[in-house]
Amino acid sequence: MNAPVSVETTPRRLEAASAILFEKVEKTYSGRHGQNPVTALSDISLAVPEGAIVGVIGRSGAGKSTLIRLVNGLEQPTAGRVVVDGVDIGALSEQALRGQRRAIGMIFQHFNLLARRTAYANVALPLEIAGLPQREIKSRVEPLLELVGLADKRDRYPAELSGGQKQRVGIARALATQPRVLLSDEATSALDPETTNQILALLRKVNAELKLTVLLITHEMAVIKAVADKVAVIDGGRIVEEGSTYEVFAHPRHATTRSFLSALTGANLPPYVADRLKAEPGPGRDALIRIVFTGGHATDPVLSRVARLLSVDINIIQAQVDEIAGRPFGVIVISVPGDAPTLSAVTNAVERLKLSSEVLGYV
Ligand SMILES: Nc1ncnc2c1ncn2[C@@H]1O[C@H](COP(=O)(O)OP(=O)(O)OP(=O)(O)O)[C@@H](O)[C@H]1O
Repeated sequence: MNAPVSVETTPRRLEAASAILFEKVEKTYSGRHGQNPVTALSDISLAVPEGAIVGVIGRSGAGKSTLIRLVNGLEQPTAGRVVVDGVDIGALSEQALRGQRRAIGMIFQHFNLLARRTAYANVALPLEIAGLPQREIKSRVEPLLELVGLADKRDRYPAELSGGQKQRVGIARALATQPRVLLSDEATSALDPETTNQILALLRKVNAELKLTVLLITHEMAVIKAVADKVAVIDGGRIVEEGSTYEVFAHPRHATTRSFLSALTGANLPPYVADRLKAEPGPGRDALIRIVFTGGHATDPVLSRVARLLSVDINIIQAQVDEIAGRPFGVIVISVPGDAPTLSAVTNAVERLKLSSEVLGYV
């Protein structure tokens, strides 16, 4: 017998497959003390699929914290709905909201640990508040400390732990109530790059092992690249671009996304180039072009073909093959003479080869 055909409408199907769903959300803070109201978020529609890691990236003031505070009911939307695990957060009573918050874990930039409690006691706290007996608390906390790699630090106080270790305690504490969703508010912003990578690897591990949905906010594209399946770029309270991380990295459409990506590339440029980079062309200046290779393009033949075809000198400034979501992703930065006719001939030729390119600036 054939399985029944689903006739669900699109919005309902989305809701069923989404751990978090923002539907046309607006948030306006009413102005206090005679100040004007501030619209922090406008027309936000975003689906966070169950089991996915979704990153929201934006500059300071873009509305990231507001977005995340709507998920755990610390703020209420002015219009629209925020649905978590099928529950409309805005429609809950204060008591129901307290229960719902147990299904949502949260980690913070500054860890928010209690200084007078050991690692073990910090992780145990939400379970004590929920009124669990000590034996059950122990049976939950010990495996969590094991999971985050801190079994040997269980009796240490926060002051005796490194930043990365403190965030591991923060993650274990967030997982103590066995949430289905984890919210991460700039969780690696206070950490050095190596520790950041370790914490992001831990987030991937808990996402995979516990089938946990993760919504993270960040201002760093490197974080998105390392961990997110899907990304939304937020600017001035609106989502200006959204898609799979791979597609957004390969074919960024919005200027804000491009600028986040060039900050990432810029950080990798050799200092002698980065220091001289100018936004405008000028006499004798070369243009720096970032070309993205996805799939099986071999970089050398492509570049030498462009060079021969147009008889221009091409210098390779930087070349790197990376992996995003398990797929190869190459970025090459070249310099070519920066006069307008040469530049447009090169970018047109690159486009004809179906590669995406972007002028980073002039040196
Ligand atoms: N409680 C509040 N009352 C009034 N305005 C607020 C309030 N909270 C945030 N805002 C305003 O809303 C806008 C978005 O702020 P939000 O904190 O969400 O941004 P953000 O992207 O998280 O910034 P940051 O990265 O600096 O934390 C800003 O203009 C901010 O000034």
